[in-house]
Amino acid sequence: MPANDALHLDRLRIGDLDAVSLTLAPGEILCLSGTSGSGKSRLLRAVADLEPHDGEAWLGGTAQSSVAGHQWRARVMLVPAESHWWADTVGEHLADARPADLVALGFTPEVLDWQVSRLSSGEQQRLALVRALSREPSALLLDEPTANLDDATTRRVESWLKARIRERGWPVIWVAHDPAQIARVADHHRHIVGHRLVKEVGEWA
Ligand SMILES: Nc1ncnc2c1ncn2[C@@H]1O[C@H](COP(=O)(O)OP(=O)(O)OP(=O)(O)O)[C@@H](O)[C@H]1O
Repeated sequence: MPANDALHLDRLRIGDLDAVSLTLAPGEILCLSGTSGSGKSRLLRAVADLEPHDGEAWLGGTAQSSVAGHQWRARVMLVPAESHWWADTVGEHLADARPADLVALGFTPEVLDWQVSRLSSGEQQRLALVRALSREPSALLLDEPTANLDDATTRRVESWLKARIRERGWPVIWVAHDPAQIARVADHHRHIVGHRLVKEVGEWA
């Protein structure tokens, strides 16, 4: 695993959630679950510095507040539940994608010639993950990365993500609903209960 930085949240506060403090070591996956509207996506957006919030986030020795938002997000990369596409073809968004990553997620390299307009929601989701990882971030924030996928494809994406996370040493916050998925991928699990992130202890913890 390459030398990498830990992600540390220091009394981060947004919306109705109590202040959140936690540290993720390089290569560690924290799964975050909670009912709809409990604040999972907003917390990720605060960590990505996309919404005003209190408290601080650190990547290694770099404080979120010490760098411009776009510079922070280039390192602490958010993959939202709904991906955004701005050019006509897939290839225009994935210039740096590794062919092996495309193949791992079930595509052939010809996918780069496809029009974005033809992509299914599951194809968009998988390609948005490849795009994010191709930008060589330092940490990942994944908002329900398998929400649009069938079981077999979900397993495929999980395996690929986990392998790449371990290989690159990214600290990761992964919003997930499925307890079976959480058991498969999480090093740590926090569940939102009321206004708090509660530690869930399972066989993976
Ligand atoms: N910019 C905003 N200002 C005020 N409230 C907001 C803002 N964005 C979202 N909310 C509210 O904050 C709450 C948490 O939203 P969030 O999107 O984080 O939920 P979530 O836990 O990710 O839910 P889901 O599982 O349905 O995606 C919701 O009640 C939402 O309506």
